[in-house]
Amino acid sequence: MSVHINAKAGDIADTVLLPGDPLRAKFIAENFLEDVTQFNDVRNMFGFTGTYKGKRISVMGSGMGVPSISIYINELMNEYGVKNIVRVGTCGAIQKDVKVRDVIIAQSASTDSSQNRKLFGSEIDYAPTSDFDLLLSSYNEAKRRGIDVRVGNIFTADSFYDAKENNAQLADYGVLAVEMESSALFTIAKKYDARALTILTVSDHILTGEATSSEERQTTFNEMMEIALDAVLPFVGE
Ligand SMILES: O=P(O)(O)O[C@H]1O[C@H](CO)[C@@H](O)[C@H]1O
Ligand SMILES: O=c1cc[nH]c(=O)[nH]1
Repeated sequence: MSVHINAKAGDIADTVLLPGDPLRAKFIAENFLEDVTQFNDVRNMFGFTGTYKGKRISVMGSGMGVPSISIYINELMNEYGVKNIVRVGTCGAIQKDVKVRDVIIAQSASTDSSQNRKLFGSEIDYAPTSDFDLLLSSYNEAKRRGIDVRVGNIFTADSFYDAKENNAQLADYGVLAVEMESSALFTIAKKYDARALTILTVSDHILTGEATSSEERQTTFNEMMEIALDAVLPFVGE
């Protein structure tokens, strides 16, 4: 047991899909995994382990924002030996040619979170970067399915509201979309010599105001989930 996860040693697979929403974790477990057992209910941050195409995979909610996901990544990697995490999240698009329901694979995550400035000191702008092998595997899975994914830099924002004024400049510099966790995921995974990737579905468009419903965010976006599950298979138990 760790502070925020009431699982026993061995209850969690070495490969974890990590959506922000614990009900999205439940949806993935119920719809994609077999022989599922629940390993966490602390704070209703549901976590499940099952099998996918015969390989043992876990799925758990991370909560919203850098502080919440950081707690879970640290405990999963440091106390349960997790070696691969793929965040399957939602984001707001800030490029005109990125559409609602498009899938984005994050290569890197810029951020306004102060977490890395506290870690490295204010003279250093560390570049949180996803794992290349997982990225390539996900990209190939998407292409195999005929899904026209976008790959690139995303922005991990500390604020959901009141932080829109930088979006135009971020878009000018090639940032595809805004979410709230990946800079922490990529940074902490490196500390534990583990693999991390983020795959996002565009839930809303910040320029046009088009948006999906909260139910759709909980229970659909299957393309992203299937890409993530198939992409992690070569790394399970490695
Ligand atoms: O849908 P999830 O994975 O939670 O991701 C996005 O949605 C939340 C904001 O609504 C933030 O956590 C953001 O990163
Ligand atoms: O973090 C997020 C997620 C979806 N849409 C946003 O604007 N921000």
